[in-house]
Amino acid sequence: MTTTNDRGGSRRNARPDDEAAATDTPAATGNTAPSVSRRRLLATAGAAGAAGLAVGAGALAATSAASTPASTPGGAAPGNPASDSAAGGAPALTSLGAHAYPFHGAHQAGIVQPMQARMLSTAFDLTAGTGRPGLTSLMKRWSAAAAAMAEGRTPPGLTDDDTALDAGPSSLTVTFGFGAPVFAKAGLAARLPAALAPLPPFPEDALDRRRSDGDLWVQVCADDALVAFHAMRTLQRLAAGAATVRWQMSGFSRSPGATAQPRTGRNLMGQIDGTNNPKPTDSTFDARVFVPAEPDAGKGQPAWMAGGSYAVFRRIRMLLDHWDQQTTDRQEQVIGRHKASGAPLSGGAETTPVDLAKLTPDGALAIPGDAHIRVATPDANQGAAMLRRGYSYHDGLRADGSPDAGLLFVAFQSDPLTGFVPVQRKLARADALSVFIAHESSGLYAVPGGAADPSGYVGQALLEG
Ligand SMILES: C=CC1=C(C)c2cc3[nH]c(cc4nc(cc5[nH]c(cc1n2)c(C)c5CCC(=O)O)C(CCC(=O)O)=C4C)c(C)c3C=C
Ligand SMILES: [Fe+2]
Repeated sequence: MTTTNDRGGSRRNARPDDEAAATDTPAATGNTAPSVSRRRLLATAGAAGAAGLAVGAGALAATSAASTPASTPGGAAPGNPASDSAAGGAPALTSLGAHAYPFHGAHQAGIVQPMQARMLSTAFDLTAGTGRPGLTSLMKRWSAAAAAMAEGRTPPGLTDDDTALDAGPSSLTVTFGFGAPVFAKAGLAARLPAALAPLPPFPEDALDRRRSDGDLWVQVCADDALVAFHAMRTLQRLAAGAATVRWQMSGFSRSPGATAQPRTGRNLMGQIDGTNNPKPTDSTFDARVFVPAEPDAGKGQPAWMAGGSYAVFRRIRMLLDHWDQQTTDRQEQVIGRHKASGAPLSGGAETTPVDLAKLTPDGALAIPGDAHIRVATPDANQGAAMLRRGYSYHDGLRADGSPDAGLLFVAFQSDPLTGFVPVQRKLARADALSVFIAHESSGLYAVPGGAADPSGYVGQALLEG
């Protein structure tokens, strides 16, 4: 049996039951290694942060633990483990293509993993007549396909379109969410979490409802554009008859290897973005990002959301022509950090803790009162925090010639009422950045915990509980 990417043919024949057992369990994400690919694994990522696996060709070689990704979303890109050359087998995948994140685990993939280079975000609406059985069947099909593609296997249930032929999993993650309207449509109104109450209107919102909301939300991320397209297109094809696309958006981030050292990414305003995200090593991380394994019914968290999270999605256009007219000094005052280094205006380097009390020699606040980081910080919002995992987008030019570009803002939190909502309320009122951006679409989705193993599927506790 060869062990390279099965889209080339040979791995199509691999049988799960002839795989050797492996016991390594990536701990930090709670995601477990899929048994089907175990003999193909070159290594498991052991340390804190997002655990990943390398799917390689031929020889099974251990990779350096130091090369495993450990950064948070928005943080530095992973140094994906390199795969070994196959002796006499198919050529090895490059390190980028070989890297895999397990689909199965306590939490869904695509939340704590370091951001990949590409993201496709799609909302679906159930077709008329698709009730709970149809939705259950769809979630089973989607979960099986996502699990297979995350291992670089051909998705079951349809004739593959071959758009990812020859490619490895390329750090593919697929994340599923449920929007509020799906609960009534699927006869699950009694299970609607309180946290899925509609987001309040915020001043200056200019939302296009056709590009907002949706019954289901699917986030596909990968380090290769074809792999991401293949995964999303496959899921779309598998939805035929059960759900149709409501809106779809495409985002990008820095490609692994583009910088000399792995670094926090930049957004299209040129700022280093993601520095002060919660880190998996923070003692408060899980409480901020995930619903506990035993949800607190008193806080409106249903049992089926154990290990889940809530995703807020906003398409935020950047008024780049206006932004580019500002001096660098003014741009730094707007954010509260130096543009080149990402260091706070209170001093130090990128990761130096922000000193909001620091004064300049002439007695002014070093970080202005309306600077974005001062207004958004948990310290100014009763601890409200979220894990930001946004991607840039660029959809050409608008009718007036200005760039249709900005941020596909994605934030995961254990409860939007103690995460996004209070922070955005304050930003909409007091953030110096507001005049340079426009919120154009919005969505809020319950992202259930992960499927523990291949016998389950995402949303099972909701749909069968
Ligand atoms: C409601 C939440 C937030 C929205 C919407 C938002 C939009 C937005 N942000 C940037 C650029 C940066 N944001 C930064 C920090 C930051 N942003 C938020 C929240 C929202 N941002 C938080 C909670 C924080 C962290 C604050 C802190 O504790 O220090 C930064 C600085 C670097 C960083 O820490 O990530 C930048 C840059 C843009 C361009 C934008 C909308 C287009
Ligand atoms: Fe921000």
